[in-house]
Amino acid sequence: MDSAQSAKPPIDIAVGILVDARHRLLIAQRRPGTPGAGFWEFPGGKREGDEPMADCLARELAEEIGVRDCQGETIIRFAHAKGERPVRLHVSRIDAWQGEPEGLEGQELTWVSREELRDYTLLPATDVILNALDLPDRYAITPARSAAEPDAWQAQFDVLLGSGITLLRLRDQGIDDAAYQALASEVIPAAHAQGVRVLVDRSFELCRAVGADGLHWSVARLLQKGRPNLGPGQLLAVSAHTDRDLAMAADRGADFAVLSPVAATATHPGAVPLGWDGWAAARGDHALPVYALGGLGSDDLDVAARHNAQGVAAIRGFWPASRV
Ligand SMILES: Nc1nc2c([nH]c(=O)n2[C@@H]2O[C@H](COP(=O)(O)OP(=O)(O)OP(=O)(O)O)[C@@H](O)[C@H]2O)c(=O)[nH]1
Repeated sequence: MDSAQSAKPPIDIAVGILVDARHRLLIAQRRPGTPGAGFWEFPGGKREGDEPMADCLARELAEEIGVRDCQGETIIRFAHAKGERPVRLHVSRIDAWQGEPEGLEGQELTWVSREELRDYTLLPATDVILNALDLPDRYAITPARSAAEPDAWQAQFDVLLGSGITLLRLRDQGIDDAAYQALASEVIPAAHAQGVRVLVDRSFELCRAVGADGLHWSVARLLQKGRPNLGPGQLLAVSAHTDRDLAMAADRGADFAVLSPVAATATHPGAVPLGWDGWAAARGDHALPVYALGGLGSDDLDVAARHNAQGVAAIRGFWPASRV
């Protein structure tokens, strides 16, 4: 892409992911003669004038696939310049609609499971959409076991695993790699038994050794090591504090980021809070899902969603109250 093209403002595109009762997704093949011909995509198209994006989505889905009264929610907004010109995708998940989808513009449509989707060649940046679709709205981070009474920590951890959380980062900065590996080997099988995925924040080798579901790294570590060769379904998360951190995380292939702090926190007393406006400005339209972190909990999920967050990440906000 030359500099004249990249300087152009992105074109706003509404994208709708129809999800049926069998959890299958509707994809469409781009027609010959259009940019990206032959690739598969989620239905959608360009905004006309200054129409609200919700109207754009409704119009595009009616024109392209003949469905009406779509009910759903926006899951992510992000920009990319991987095609012929920069675009900003406003992606919604649609769980209910009227009418039977059909390819009204001659495009082929098909319903696919998440597994079958791997057999299709999708437009660039679809991985960002799928991460946003798959990731939960809460990402729990454990307080350090080494700084707690171990039995109390364990009891609280067990409650956390049963609380509906499905993804967590095992964090304990107070112990060396050997002790961390022992801790991870203990807690990961228990988490998996409850359907909870665990990211570890040490080396790729340790991640493999303990059977973790991926890594949570600093931006500095990602820049130093590059994206490790994780297995299918494994995740690479990155801690970000600035707009620039997010740009680097997206560029180096992080699956998601955590941007902090929104508000003041006990664990990072020196950090200057961004506030929601500052958070949203830094989050911008970077091409990856981003959790908001810092003094937040489940009560903040709505405000987070309004600021283009994947959801909320928290230590204290999700950690069950001690019973001892
Ligand atoms: N619909 C859709 N477009 C996407 C996705 N990902 C992505 O990069 N895009 C880009 O967004 C743009 C959509 O433009 P489009 O040509 O389909 O829009 P449209 O239906 O209004 O087309 P028209 O100009 O023929 O009326 C394309 O540049 C396409 O490459 C996706 O998942 N779905």
